[in-house]
Amino acid sequence: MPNFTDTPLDNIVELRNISQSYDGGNSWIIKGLDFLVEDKPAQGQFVVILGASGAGKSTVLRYIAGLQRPTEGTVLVKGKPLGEAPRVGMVFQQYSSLPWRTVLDNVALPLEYQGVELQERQSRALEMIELVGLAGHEHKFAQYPTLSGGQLQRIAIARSLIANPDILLMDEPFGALDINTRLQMQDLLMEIWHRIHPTIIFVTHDIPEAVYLADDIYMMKPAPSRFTEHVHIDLPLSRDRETKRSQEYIDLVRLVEDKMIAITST
Ligand SMILES: Nc1ncnc2c1ncn2[C@@H]1O[C@H](COP(=O)(O)OP(=O)(O)OP(=O)(O)O)[C@@H](O)[C@H]1O
Repeated sequence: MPNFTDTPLDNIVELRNISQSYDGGNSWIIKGLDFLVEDKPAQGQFVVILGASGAGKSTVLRYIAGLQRPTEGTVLVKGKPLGEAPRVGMVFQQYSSLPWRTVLDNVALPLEYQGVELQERQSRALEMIELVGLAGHEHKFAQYPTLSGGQLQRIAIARSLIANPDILLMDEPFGALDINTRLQMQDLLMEIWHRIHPTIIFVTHDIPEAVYLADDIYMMKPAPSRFTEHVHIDLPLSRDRETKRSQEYIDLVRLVEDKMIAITST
């Protein structure tokens, strides 16, 4: 579990002794939660959060994105408290693009808010569009069915990375996609991770997906929630469909499943 005193590196995310109540402290959804993600510059890392429905996984991402403050406890992003910390984007399960704007304008939106001038924001947006495999689609409107569900999620990833390429928060981002698109998006995420090395914090209910993508998996016990289990995924950094057939992968999926069953049945 997180050890705040022995960390040699800066931390990209620290949640300390977080508690969350929505009824003035009569009941607690989250109690005494600690979560620490070390900064690994030029390397990044892929952290997956698992937990039962309602455990508070989305809430944890909302704290990091600055969308919600906990009832108690401290949230630090790159060592800075909420309000002073750099803005971090988030990719949701629901498509979140503005359908009346083009792909280019949707991706460039965070730069527009920051007041970056037109030419620079368009050229940076085009780089991100290329990174997420949408080159050739930049002048299409960001709406279904002009673009597919997977393409709309690519826009959300590009928009999030343009705002802050160091951290990418993803809340069940592939939950609404068909299986083929979901597998393609997993591989795209791996590719992005190898190219620009962000720290990705990813929530999913899908244990095989978690093991395929993660460096580290943290699991939340329910009611009141906190992180109680951590599994380091000791698979090769470069993963592909063959990885999913390896005995190490199959054993890790079983280990994580067993831990999740134990956590959620206590
Ligand atoms: N504004 C609110 N008022 C009251 N309860 C809330 C509020 N927001 C969240 N909750 C409760 O907090 C708990 C954690 O919610 P959260 O969405 O973080 O869970 P989750 O682990 O992401 O769930 P799921 O896997 O189902 O998406 C849930 O029980 C939810 O009902």
